[in-house]
Amino acid sequence: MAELNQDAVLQFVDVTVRRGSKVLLDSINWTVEEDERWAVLGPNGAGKTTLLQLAAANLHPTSGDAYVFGQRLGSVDVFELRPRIGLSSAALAQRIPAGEQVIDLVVSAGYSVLGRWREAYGRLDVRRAARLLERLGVAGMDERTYGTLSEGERKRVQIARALMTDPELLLLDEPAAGMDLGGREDLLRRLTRLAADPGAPASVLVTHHVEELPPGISHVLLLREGAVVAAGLARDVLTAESLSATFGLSLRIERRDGRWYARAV
Ligand SMILES: Nc1ncnc2c1ncn2[C@@H]1O[C@H](COP(=O)(O)OP(=O)(O)OP(=O)(O)O)[C@@H](O)[C@H]1O
Repeated sequence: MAELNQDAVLQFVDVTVRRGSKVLLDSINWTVEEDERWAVLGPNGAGKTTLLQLAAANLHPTSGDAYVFGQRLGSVDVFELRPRIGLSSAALAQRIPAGEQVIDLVVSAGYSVLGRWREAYGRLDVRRAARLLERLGVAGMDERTYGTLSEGERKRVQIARALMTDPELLLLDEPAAGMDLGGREDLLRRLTRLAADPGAPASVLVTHHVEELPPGISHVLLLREGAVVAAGLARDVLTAESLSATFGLSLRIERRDGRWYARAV
């Protein structure tokens, strides 16, 4: 059994998640340390979102132990953990009302609610939210309603919201999905810049595509059918062999200027 690491941001020990007879995650052992930037890669249905929901303290394991900031899920008040975690996910996005103003959506993350719930936020909060929107490339959209944004703009606003509380752990579920090529490249540049900040939080980014990995990614976990194929340093894990095993087809992979590219052979 893995030794307990009290300093780890996340530690999963033999974590299994079952729904009925289906095993969503199968005996996962995984540790994320403070200075690490992880990517979780795998095909549709591999269990990536389920893994992220555990990391976000939104789900408990069926068996095994999941520790977030050294505290075991099931024996800690998750409402104390959640403000320390920034999450951008499709599930959260679906709950955002179309009429919600962008600035309210970002500021309200500090209050752990979706959207405006009281009239006066602090001026500093509003300024921080506007700065984050600018950093994500959606400056000047503060007063727009969420429903009027393009898919790419929505993704950026969600990430700004996830960063609002200055989290110790940032979880991004498919941040570049639905973006056009220019948007994806711009977002990756911005995520790389964010990750390079010395005060940047530990992070876990979920994606289907190695092309969507920002150069700052240090570690990779490959997931297939709820089980870990490989996990560790990106350069050790992202091999043709392990990527092919993950996606179930013969792949070639190369790295150029810090970016990864894969294609079938
Ligand atoms: N409540 C549930 N009951 C039964 N099966 C479930 C339940 N929730 C999820 N699943 C199944 O668990 C598997 C893993 O789901 P998950 O959303 O974690 O995968 P994923 O890797 O994020 O997939 P995608 O890339 O398509 O988003 C899928 O096959 C899904 O259908």
